[in-house]
Amino acid sequence: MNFLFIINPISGNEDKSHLLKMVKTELNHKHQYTIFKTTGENDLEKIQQKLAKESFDRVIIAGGDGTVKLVAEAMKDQQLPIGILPAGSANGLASDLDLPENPKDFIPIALFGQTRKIDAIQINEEIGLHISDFGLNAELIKEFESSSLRGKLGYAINSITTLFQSKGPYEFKITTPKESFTKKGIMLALANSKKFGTGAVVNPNGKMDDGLFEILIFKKLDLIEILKTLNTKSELSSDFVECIHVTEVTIETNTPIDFQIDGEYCQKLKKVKAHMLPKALEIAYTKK
Ligand SMILES: Nc1ncnc2c1ncn2[C@@H]1O[C@H](COP(=O)(O)OP(=O)(O)OP(=O)(O)O)[C@@H](O)[C@H]1O
Repeated sequence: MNFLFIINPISGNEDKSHLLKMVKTELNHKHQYTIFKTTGENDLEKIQQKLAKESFDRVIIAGGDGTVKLVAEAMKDQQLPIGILPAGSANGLASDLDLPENPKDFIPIALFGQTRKIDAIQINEEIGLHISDFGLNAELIKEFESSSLRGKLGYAINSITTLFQSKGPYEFKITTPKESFTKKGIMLALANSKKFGTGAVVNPNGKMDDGLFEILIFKKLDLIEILKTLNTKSELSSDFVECIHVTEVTIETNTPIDFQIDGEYCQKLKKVKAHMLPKALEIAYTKK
Protein backbone atom coordinates (compact mmCIF):
# COMPACT_ATOMS: atom_id res chain seq x y z
CA MET A 1 0.00 0.00 0.00
CA ASN A 2 1.02 3.62 -0.48
CA PHE A 3 0.27 5.83 2.55
CA LEU A 4 0.24 9.60 2.97
CA PHE A 5 0.96 10.52 6.60
CA ILE A 6 -0.25 13.92 7.75
CA ILE A 7 1.40 14.75 11.04
CA ASN A 8 0.61 17.74 13.20
CA PRO A 9 3.86 18.24 15.16
CA ILE A 10 2.29 20.48 17.81
CA SER A 11 -1.08 18.80 18.49
CA GLY A 12 -1.68 17.62 22.03
CA ASN A 13 1.66 19.22 22.98
CA GLU A 14 3.12 15.83 22.19
CA ASP A 15 6.27 14.67 20.41
CA LYS A 16 5.21 12.20 17.70
CA SER A 17 8.60 10.52 17.11
CA HIS A 18 7.83 7.49 19.30
CA LEU A 19 4.44 7.08 17.59
CA LEU A 20 6.09 7.25 14.16
CA LYS A 21 8.66 4.67 15.19
CA MET A 22 5.87 2.29 16.20
CA VAL A 23 4.09 2.94 12.88
CA LYS A 24 7.27 2.14 10.91
CA THR A 25 7.65 -1.11 12.85
CA GLU A 26 4.06 -2.03 11.95
CA LEU A 27 4.72 -1.23 8.25
CA ASN A 28 7.71 -3.57 8.41
CA HIS A 29 9.33 -2.23 5.17
CA LYS A 30 6.47 -3.74 3.15
CA HIS A 31 4.71 -0.49 2.22
CA GLN A 32 5.50 2.91 0.72
CA TYR A 33 4.79 6.15 2.51
CA THR A 34 5.20 9.94 2.31
CA ILE A 35 5.26 12.09 5.43
CA PHE A 36 3.78 15.59 5.42
CA LYS A 37 4.18 17.67 8.58
CA THR A 38 1.70 20.51 9.00
CA THR A 39 3.06 23.99 9.65
CA GLY A 40 -0.16 25.84 10.43
CA GLU A 41 0.34 27.88 7.19
CA ASN A 42 -1.37 26.94 3.88
CA ASP A 43 -1.56 23.29 4.92
CA LEU A 44 -4.82 22.79 3.03
CA GLU A 45 -3.32 23.78 -0.33
CA LYS A 46 -0.12 21.80 0.29
CA ILE A 47 -2.05 18.61 1.14
CA GLN A 48 -4.25 19.08 -1.93
CA GLN A 49 -1.12 19.36 -4.08
CA LYS A 50 0.30 16.14 -2.62
CA LEU A 51 -2.97 14.31 -3.24
CA ALA A 52 -3.16 15.59 -6.83
CA LYS A 53 0.44 14.59 -7.65
CA GLU A 54 0.55 11.05 -6.34
CA SER A 55 -1.89 8.18 -5.99
CA PHE A 56 -2.28 7.04 -2.36
CA ASP A 57 -4.26 4.12 -0.93
CA ARG A 58 -4.86 5.61 2.50
CA VAL A 59 -4.26 8.88 4.36
CA ILE A 60 -3.11 8.52 7.97
CA ILE A 61 -3.56 11.49 10.30
CA ALA A 62 -1.59 12.00 13.52
CA GLY A 63 -3.28 14.92 15.26
CA GLY A 64 -6.46 16.07 16.93
CA ASP A 65 -9.91 16.97 15.62
CA GLY A 66 -8.61 20.14 13.92
CA THR A 67 -6.14 18.13 11.83
CA VAL A 68 -8.80 15.60 10.81
CA LYS A 69 -11.06 18.49 9.77
CA LEU A 70 -8.22 19.97 7.69
CA VAL A 71 -7.64 16.67 5.86
CA ALA A 72 -11.39 16.19 5.31
CA GLU A 73 -11.43 19.59 3.62
CA ALA A 74 -8.39 18.75 1.48
CA MET A 75 -10.08 15.52 0.35
CA LYS A 76 -13.40 17.07 -0.56
CA ASP A 77 -13.16 16.06 -4.21
CA GLN A 78 -11.29 12.82 -3.74
CA GLN A 79 -12.44 10.13 -1.34
CA LEU A 80 -9.65 8.01 0.11
CA PRO A 81 -9.82 5.89 3.26
CA ILE A 82 -8.55 7.73 6.34
CA GLY A 83 -6.83 6.26 9.39
CA ILE A 84 -6.60 8.26 12.60
CA LEU A 85 -3.72 8.17 15.07
CA PRO A 86 -5.38 10.15 17.88
CA ALA A 87 -2.75 12.68 19.03
CA GLY A 88 -4.52 15.93 19.91
CA SER A 89 -5.62 17.63 23.09
CA ALA A 90 -9.13 16.92 21.82
CA ASN A 91 -9.76 13.61 20.02
CA GLY A 92 -13.54 13.76 19.89
CA LEU A 93 -13.85 12.01 16.56
CA ALA A 94 -11.59 9.13 17.65
CA SER A 95 -13.63 8.80 20.81
CA ASP A 96 -16.91 8.79 18.85
CA LEU A 97 -15.48 6.07 16.60
CA ASP A 98 -14.56 4.11 19.78
CA LEU A 99 -10.92 3.91 18.69
CA PRO A 100 -8.68 2.35 21.35
CA GLU A 101 -6.45 4.69 23.38
CA ASN A 102 -3.32 2.58 23.26
CA PRO A 103 -1.07 3.20 20.18
CA LYS A 104 -0.32 -0.55 19.94
CA ASP A 105 -4.07 -1.07 19.34
CA PHE A 106 -4.98 2.00 17.25
CA ILE A 107 -1.97 1.87 14.86
CA PRO A 108 -3.02 -1.39 13.09
CA ILE A 109 -6.60 -0.10 12.82
CA ALA A 110 -5.48 3.19 11.25
CA LEU A 111 -3.15 1.44 8.77
CA PHE A 112 -5.08 -1.65 7.79
CA GLY A 113 -8.43 -1.63 9.60
CA GLN A 114 -11.88 -1.86 8.05
CA THR A 115 -13.49 1.43 7.16
CA ARG A 116 -16.97 2.90 7.48
CA LYS A 117 -18.49 5.94 5.85
CA ILE A 118 -19.50 8.86 8.03
CA ASP A 119 -21.43 12.04 7.31
CA ALA A 120 -19.97 15.54 7.43
CA ILE A 121 -21.65 18.94 7.69
CA GLN A 122 -20.99 21.70 5.18
CA ILE A 123 -20.92 24.86 7.34
CA ASN A 124 -20.68 28.03 5.25
CA GLU A 125 -17.43 27.41 3.30
CA GLU A 126 -16.02 24.85 5.76
CA ILE A 127 -16.54 21.23 6.72
CA GLY A 128 -17.46 20.09 10.22
CA LEU A 129 -17.21 16.44 11.22
CA HIS A 130 -18.02 16.64 14.84
CA ILE A 131 -19.63 19.53 16.79
CA SER A 132 -19.69 23.24 15.89
CA ASP A 133 -21.30 25.92 17.95
CA PHE A 134 -22.27 29.52 18.52
CA GLY A 135 -21.90 31.04 22.00
CA LEU A 136 -20.41 29.83 25.25
CA ASN A 137 -18.23 26.93 24.07
CA ALA A 138 -16.81 28.97 21.16
CA GLU A 139 -16.03 31.75 23.68
CA LEU A 140 -14.16 29.18 25.81
CA ILE A 141 -12.17 27.94 22.78
CA LYS A 142 -11.33 31.50 21.70
CA GLU A 143 -10.03 32.33 25.20
CA PHE A 144 -8.06 29.10 25.36
CA GLU A 145 -6.45 29.62 21.93
CA SER A 146 -5.34 33.14 22.82
CA SER A 147 -4.17 32.27 26.33
CA SER A 148 -0.65 31.30 27.35
CA LEU A 149 -2.14 28.88 29.88
CA ARG A 150 -2.14 25.37 28.38
CA GLY A 151 -3.24 21.96 29.62
CA LYS A 152 -6.27 21.01 31.65
CA LEU A 153 -5.61 23.49 34.48
CA GLY A 154 -5.24 26.33 31.96
CA TYR A 155 -8.50 25.30 30.37
CA ALA A 156 -10.25 25.27 33.76
CA ILE A 157 -8.93 28.73 34.70
CA ASN A 158 -9.94 30.17 31.31
CA SER A 159 -13.32 28.50 31.57
CA ILE A 160 -14.18 30.15 34.86
CA THR A 161 -13.33 33.67 33.62
CA THR A 162 -15.18 33.10 30.33
CA LEU A 163 -18.28 31.81 32.12
CA PHE A 164 -18.48 35.05 34.09
CA GLN A 165 -17.85 37.23 31.04
CA SER A 166 -20.23 35.47 28.62
CA LYS A 167 -22.73 37.85 27.05
CA GLY A 168 -25.43 35.20 26.51
CA PRO A 169 -28.23 34.21 26.40
CA TYR A 170 -28.54 34.92 22.68
CA GLU A 171 -31.46 34.84 20.29
CA PHE A 172 -31.14 32.46 17.34
CA LYS A 173 -33.40 32.54 14.28
CA ILE A 174 -33.57 28.97 12.99
CA THR A 175 -34.78 28.28 9.44
CA THR A 176 -35.21 24.70 8.19
CA PRO A 177 -36.79 23.69 4.85
CA LYS A 178 -40.06 23.21 6.80
CA GLU A 179 -40.28 26.18 9.17
CA SER A 180 -38.67 29.25 10.72
CA PHE A 181 -38.66 30.05 14.45
CA THR A 182 -36.63 31.79 17.15
CA LYS A 183 -35.00 30.21 20.22
CA LYS A 184 -33.03 31.67 23.11
CA GLY A 185 -29.92 29.99 24.54
CA ILE A 186 -26.43 30.42 25.92
CA MET A 187 -25.18 28.28 23.06
CA LEU A 188 -26.43 26.64 19.85
CA ALA A 189 -24.59 23.62 18.46
CA LEU A 190 -24.68 21.72 15.17
CA ALA A 191 -23.81 18.14 16.10
CA ASN A 192 -22.90 15.22 13.85
CA SER A 193 -21.80 13.04 16.77
CA LYS A 194 -22.53 12.33 20.41
CA LYS A 195 -19.75 14.02 22.39
CA PHE A 196 -17.43 16.98 22.61
CA GLY A 197 -13.69 16.37 22.38
CA THR A 198 -13.64 16.60 26.18
CA GLY A 199 -15.90 13.52 26.32
CA ALA A 200 -19.09 15.34 27.43
CA VAL A 201 -22.07 13.55 25.85
CA VAL A 202 -24.29 16.41 24.71
CA ASN A 203 -26.09 14.56 21.89
CA PRO A 204 -26.78 11.03 23.20
CA ASN A 205 -28.85 10.05 20.12
CA GLY A 206 -26.39 11.46 17.57
CA LYS A 207 -25.13 9.03 14.90
CA MET A 208 -22.40 9.89 12.42
CA ASP A 209 -23.91 7.89 9.56
CA ASP A 210 -27.68 8.49 9.73
CA GLY A 211 -27.81 11.30 7.12
CA LEU A 212 -28.96 13.77 9.81
CA PHE A 213 -27.35 16.25 12.15
CA GLU A 214 -28.78 17.80 15.28
CA ILE A 215 -29.36 21.41 16.27
CA LEU A 216 -28.83 21.56 20.04
CA ILE A 217 -30.07 24.65 21.85
CA PHE A 218 -28.57 24.94 25.32
CA LYS A 219 -30.94 27.08 27.33
CA LYS A 220 -29.05 27.71 30.56
CA LEU A 221 -26.00 26.75 32.60
CA ASP A 222 -27.13 23.87 34.77
CA LEU A 223 -24.46 22.08 36.80
CA ILE A 224 -26.50 18.90 37.35
CA GLU A 225 -27.17 18.57 33.61
CA ILE A 226 -23.52 19.31 32.79
CA LEU A 227 -22.49 16.50 35.17
CA LYS A 228 -24.99 14.21 33.42
CA THR A 229 -23.14 14.73 30.13
CA LEU A 230 -20.26 12.74 31.65
CA ASN A 231 -22.44 9.64 31.44
CA THR A 232 -23.23 8.29 27.94
CA LYS A 233 -26.61 6.91 28.98
CA SER A 234 -28.05 9.93 30.82
CA GLU A 235 -31.11 11.57 29.30
CA LEU A 236 -30.65 15.34 29.36
CA SER A 237 -33.56 17.51 30.52
CA SER A 238 -35.40 19.42 27.77
CA ASP A 239 -35.19 22.50 30.06
CA PHE A 240 -31.40 22.30 29.59
CA VAL A 241 -31.05 21.32 25.94
CA GLU A 242 -33.52 21.05 23.08
CA CYS A 243 -32.67 18.83 20.12
CA ILE A 244 -33.92 19.10 16.52
CA HIS A 245 -32.90 16.62 13.77
CA VAL A 246 -32.30 18.22 10.35
CA THR A 247 -30.52 17.82 7.01
CA GLU A 248 -30.12 21.55 6.46
CA VAL A 249 -30.56 24.76 8.41
CA THR A 250 -29.76 28.46 8.46
CA ILE A 251 -29.00 30.09 11.80
CA GLU A 252 -29.13 33.88 12.09
CA THR A 253 -28.42 36.16 15.03
CA ASN A 254 -28.92 39.89 15.65
CA THR A 255 -25.32 40.50 16.68
CA PRO A 256 -22.12 38.65 15.67
CA ILE A 257 -21.48 35.74 18.05
CA ASP A 258 -18.34 33.62 18.53
CA PHE A 259 -18.42 30.44 16.41
CA GLN A 260 -16.21 27.33 16.40
CA ILE A 261 -15.97 24.18 14.26
CA ASP A 262 -14.59 20.91 15.72
CA GLY A 263 -12.64 22.77 18.41
CA GLU A 264 -11.14 25.36 16.01
CA TYR A 265 -12.23 28.95 16.69
CA CYS A 266 -13.56 30.61 13.49
CA GLN A 267 -14.74 34.17 14.13
CA LYS A 268 -17.81 36.08 15.27
CA LEU A 269 -20.64 35.34 12.83
CA LYS A 270 -24.23 36.48 12.33
CA LYS A 271 -25.24 33.79 9.86
CA VAL A 272 -24.40 30.14 9.36
CA LYS A 273 -25.79 27.98 6.57
CA ALA A 274 -25.32 24.26 7.11
CA HIS A 275 -26.27 21.13 5.20
CA MET A 276 -25.54 17.45 5.49
CA LEU A 277 -22.89 15.82 3.30
CA PRO A 278 -24.00 12.19 3.64
CA LYS A 279 -21.26 9.53 3.81
CA ALA A 280 -18.61 12.11 2.97
CA LEU A 281 -15.65 10.39 4.64
CA GLU A 282 -14.39 6.83 4.83
CA ILE A 283 -12.66 6.19 8.16
CA ALA A 284 -10.89 3.13 9.57
CA TYR A 285 -12.59 2.14 12.82
CA THR A 286 -11.97 -1.47 13.60
CA LYS A 287 -9.51 -4.32 13.04
CA LYS A 288 -9.42 -6.17 9.71
N1 LIG B 1 3.48 23.20 12.86
C1 LIG B 1 2.46 23.85 13.40
N2 LIG B 1 2.69 24.93 14.20
C2 LIG B 1 1.68 25.61 14.78
N3 LIG B 1 0.37 25.30 14.62
C3 LIG B 1 0.07 24.24 13.84
C4 LIG B 1 1.10 23.47 13.19
N4 LIG B 1 0.50 22.49 12.48
C5 LIG B 1 -0.84 22.63 12.66
N5 LIG B 1 -1.10 23.67 13.48
C6 LIG B 1 -2.42 24.08 13.98
O1 LIG B 1 -2.94 23.02 14.80
C7 LIG B 1 -4.35 23.14 14.88
C8 LIG B 1 -5.03 21.81 14.84
O2 LIG B 1 -4.67 21.07 15.97
P1 LIG B 1 -5.54 19.80 16.43
O3 LIG B 1 -6.93 20.25 16.71
O4 LIG B 1 -5.38 18.70 15.46
O5 LIG B 1 -4.82 19.35 17.73
P2 LIG B 1 -5.08 19.84 19.23
O6 LIG B 1 -4.00 19.31 20.10
O7 LIG B 1 -6.48 19.47 19.61
O8 LIG B 1 -4.92 21.35 19.04
P3 LIG B 1 -5.22 22.54 20.04
O9 LIG B 1 -3.89 23.14 20.37
O10 LIG B 1 -6.12 23.41 19.18
O11 LIG B 1 -5.92 21.95 21.23
C9 LIG B 1 -4.76 24.02 13.70
O12 LIG B 1 -5.20 25.26 14.23
C10 LIG B 1 -3.47 24.23 12.90
O13 LIG B 1 -3.41 25.49 12.27
